[in-house]
Amino acid sequence: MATLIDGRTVAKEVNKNTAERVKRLANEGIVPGLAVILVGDDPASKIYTRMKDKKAKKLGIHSVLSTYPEDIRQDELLHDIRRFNADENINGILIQEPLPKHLDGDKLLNAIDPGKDVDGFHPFNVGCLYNNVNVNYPVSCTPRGIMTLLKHYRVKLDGARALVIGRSILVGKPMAALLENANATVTVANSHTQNLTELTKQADILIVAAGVKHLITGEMVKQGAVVIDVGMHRLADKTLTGDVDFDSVAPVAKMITPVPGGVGPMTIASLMEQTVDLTEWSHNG
Ligand SMILES: Nc1nc(=O)c2c([nH]1)NC[C@@H]1CN(c3ccc(C(=O)N[C@@H](CCC(=O)O)C(=O)O)cc3)C=[N+]21
Repeated sequence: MATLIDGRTVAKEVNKNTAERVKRLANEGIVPGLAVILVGDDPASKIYTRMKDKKAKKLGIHSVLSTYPEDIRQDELLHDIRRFNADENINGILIQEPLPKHLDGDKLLNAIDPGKDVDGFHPFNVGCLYNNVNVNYPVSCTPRGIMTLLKHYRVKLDGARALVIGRSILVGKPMAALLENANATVTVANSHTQNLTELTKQADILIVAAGVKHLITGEMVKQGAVVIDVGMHRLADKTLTGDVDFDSVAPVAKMITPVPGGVGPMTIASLMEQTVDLTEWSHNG
């Protein structure tokens, strides 16, 4: 039976460390600031942005939750992003996904100062990640949290065969780059991939961010694999489940993340960590 990768416990450790760093900054008169931009009434987005706001405040981070009506104009949002760019009390800016269709998300994202891009989605920072450049830059929070989990559980990445299922900007692409930079041999699958099982069967590390409920079952997984489930699906009874069929995969895997309590808490912990990173970098270069 697989070891459970406990995201809640690791997230608590990360948050404790973040709170200590915030205290150290406070001694220098510096308070990290996070601005979260939420457009519209998507219930899940409301919950997540509120969770982020609450956690930031708990850790001593100055948090601004900026909410806008569904029909907000592009130029009004751009104006506010530029205002946050210029605001020296704000170190991190995040635009909560998904955005309403009438807005040009790429243009809004590109307007964020790359030095304040706490999600690591700006093409400048994505380029740093892809080129594995030797400077400080932010990275998408979910993959960053997954790397923290893999490190915490001493999963060997060097030379490992990793399969990332999903190629989103939020998870798949940055995840593949991080694993590659850690010397894993990385394959990226997507919804057009033929014979997925052939690939999953070879993977020592399986990262599933497909957005398909219980896509991965036990017979698809290599014995002793490390399985990370990024999926989130709300069932009729309100419980949360992932892209991995936990019950059939757990007996085959060496380690596995649960949903909830796996990757989710690490995403928020990484966001807080990265807000403090950006604050320190802006002061120390
Ligand atoms: N610009 C942007 N950045 C994001 O980081 C971002 C985003 N947009 N849009 C949506 C996704 C989703 N996301 C989650 C964060 C925490 C949990 C989390 O804490 N989940 C708990 C369960 C919470 C529950 O029960 O609903 C868990 O898995 O244990 C989940 C999902 C961040 N996202």
